[in-house]
Amino acid sequence: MSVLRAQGLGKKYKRKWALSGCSLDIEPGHVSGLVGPNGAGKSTLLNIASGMLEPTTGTIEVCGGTPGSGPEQLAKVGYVAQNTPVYSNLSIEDHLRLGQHLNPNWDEAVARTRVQRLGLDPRQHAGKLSGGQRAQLALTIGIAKRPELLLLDEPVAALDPLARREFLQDLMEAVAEHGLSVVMSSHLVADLERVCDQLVVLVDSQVRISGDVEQLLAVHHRLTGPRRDVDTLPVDQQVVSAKHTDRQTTVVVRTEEPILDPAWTVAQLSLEDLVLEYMANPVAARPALEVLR
Ligand SMILES: Nc1ncnc2c1ncn2[C@@H]1O[C@H](COP(=O)(O)OP(=O)(O)OP(=O)(O)O)[C@@H](O)[C@H]1O
Repeated sequence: MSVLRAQGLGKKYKRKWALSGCSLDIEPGHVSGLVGPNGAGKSTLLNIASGMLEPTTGTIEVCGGTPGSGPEQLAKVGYVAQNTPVYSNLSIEDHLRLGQHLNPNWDEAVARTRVQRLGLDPRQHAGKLSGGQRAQLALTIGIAKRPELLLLDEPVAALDPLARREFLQDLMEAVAEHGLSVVMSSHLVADLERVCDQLVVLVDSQVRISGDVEQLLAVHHRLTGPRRDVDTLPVDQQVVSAKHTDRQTTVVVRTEEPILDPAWTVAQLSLEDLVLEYMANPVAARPALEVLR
């Protein structure tokens, strides 16, 4: 069973598509990184998955239900939105009590331990917290809610490096101990590299690649060799990008077949390289291959 399955999902604002033709299939028990340029549609996708937004086209199923369909669905899906909303006039203590009241699977021990470890005073009003502390409070509630799926929109952007590392560790623990699934958008690819085993790259409102990080890295290669026209490459090699100098050609290709041409020097890509290649080259030089599963 998928934890998130979307088919032809789209969202249109007036005449502009914020998300279009988005098809995804995310299996449970994974941490999926959602990356893409500013305005690519990441928040839109997460907002739809959480039930905050209605799609204009397509279908989406999250944890076996329809987003926003009722209390049962709300309990299954946790969402920490980009601006980490908290109630300014409520104290941290009030937030925890509210969390306990509203969430059937609430883990009080996790919530208390995190608040204590973060050195937060439970009596403090959320409106007086720093941006990073607010984010920590929202993330604590997200984890303590014990959802099946936790959707995080740039969760670590406001955190200092140590807090970021600790939060990502907490997340990994929740995944290992409770089988939590996570879909997390971030511009910090190094962080994603540490915690994500699945990757979704969204560019210009469309999914460019998605799949298992190791598999994606295994099928992408940077080829460098004497200058040549990319149209002469074997048909199984999907060209992601091509650069030429007078004498040399460098191409990034996606292929499941071995690179047999001895004229090429073949190099593997890092996750950051892979993401940047797709972000910098929004349109595939050849038609996209099947999405990897
Ligand atoms: N309420 C809205 N009304 C009109 N257009 C919107 C609205 N919300 C988002 N958009 C547009 O939809 C597109 C996708 O926005 P979205 O916030 O989903 O991108 P994003 O990938 O999350 O970006 P970022 O990395 O900057 O957070 C953008 O072009 C944005 O301007």
